[in-house]
Amino acid sequence: MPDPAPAPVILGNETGSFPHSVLAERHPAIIRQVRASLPYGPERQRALDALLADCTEGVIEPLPPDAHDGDRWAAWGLDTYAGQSWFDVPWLWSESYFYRRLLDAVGYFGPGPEQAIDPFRPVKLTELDAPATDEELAALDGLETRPPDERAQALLHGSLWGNRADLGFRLSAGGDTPAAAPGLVADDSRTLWSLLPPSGTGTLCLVADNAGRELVPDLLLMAHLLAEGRVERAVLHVKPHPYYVSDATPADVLDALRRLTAAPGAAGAYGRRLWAATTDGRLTVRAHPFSCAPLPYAEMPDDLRAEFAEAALTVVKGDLNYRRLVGDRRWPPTTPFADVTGYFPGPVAALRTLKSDVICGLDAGTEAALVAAEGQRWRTAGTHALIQVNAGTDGGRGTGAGA
Ligand SMILES: O=P(O)(O)OC[C@@]1(O)O[C@H](CO)[C@@H](O)[C@@H]1O
Repeated sequence: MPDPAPAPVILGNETGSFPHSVLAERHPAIIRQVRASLPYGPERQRALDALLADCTEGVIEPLPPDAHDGDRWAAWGLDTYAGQSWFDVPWLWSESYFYRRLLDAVGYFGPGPEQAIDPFRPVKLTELDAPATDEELAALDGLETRPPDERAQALLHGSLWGNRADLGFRLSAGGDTPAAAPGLVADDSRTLWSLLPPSGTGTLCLVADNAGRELVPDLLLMAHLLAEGRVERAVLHVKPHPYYVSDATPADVLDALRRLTAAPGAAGAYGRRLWAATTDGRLTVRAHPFSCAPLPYAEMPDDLRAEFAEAALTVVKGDLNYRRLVGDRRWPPTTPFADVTGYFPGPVAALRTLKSDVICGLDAGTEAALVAAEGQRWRTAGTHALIQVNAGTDGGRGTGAGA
């Protein structure tokens, strides 16, 4: 694949832009939410005050000298960016560092009583336990009698649109889950299914995004692929620690599995199959440190590269993972997806609802229609979605549904 000329990296310093609003408004709102969620003591409150002042008006401060991951962050660019405004460095980098500093402020890395306490767990659990989750699980009963291909496509779309369950986004959107626009802005699902044939012996890697109402349909999709024999093994990549409010961690996977196994009807059966697949090793959970790195996947370490290289398909979920997959850059929207993901070591699919400016792989007519209808709002509203696939070869690519 030809490497496209790199487009400018997105920064957060343009007042009125979406990245600027995340740094100036969403991050303070997240600090408020964390304070309201758990009764942190005076020392933690002071640390949160300091972070609030720092991330809105100050400069990027280094990590404490004894930070367990100081070397890692130095390698990830902290030495370069320390002392600069949060708004003037790559937006992907400053957002990621915000979550690292937030975890410090609440004592997550210990030692102390708050060690390993997820500051976002209360909001994640509220969502997982909500009646809306019951309704989504009950809908599985109706799917059981559908032909396997139709069920597969429904579960794929469940996982795709589950990406609206993003609690950071909803904090900015006034609490609402955005409505789904009809149709997808790109749909390579036919290619996706061609990479997961019914008698598959390969491994699926799924790079998860949000916990709760996104992770549940991700798990259902994996259960289906294992049960239908489209893959022999599945590896679920989650974040090693709390991140972007609702991103899934290993603890969230256990919560979701328990939620599923306790559900009545078909959902409970899916849950039990997943439980069995976990205990016999067909489904494994990975929490690689790079999953919380402030860097694009093009810079992934060799061990992760080797894992993705062996997979029949890696499915990358969500908006943030998309930004990391294609690079958080101002690509012309018609830049081919295969070109910007040509570095990826194996077949890769993105399932994403559009919640930030980055986009590639659109055809010119689709872009023109979106702009004519919405200006640039379609990029960030969370109402549009895509399925894009780089099969790793020029053959076998296609558009449209069809499992
Ligand atoms: O990755 P997700 O959950 O789909 O979305 C994450 C998100 O809400 O957070 C970022 C801004 O903070 C954007 O990439 C996106 O809007």
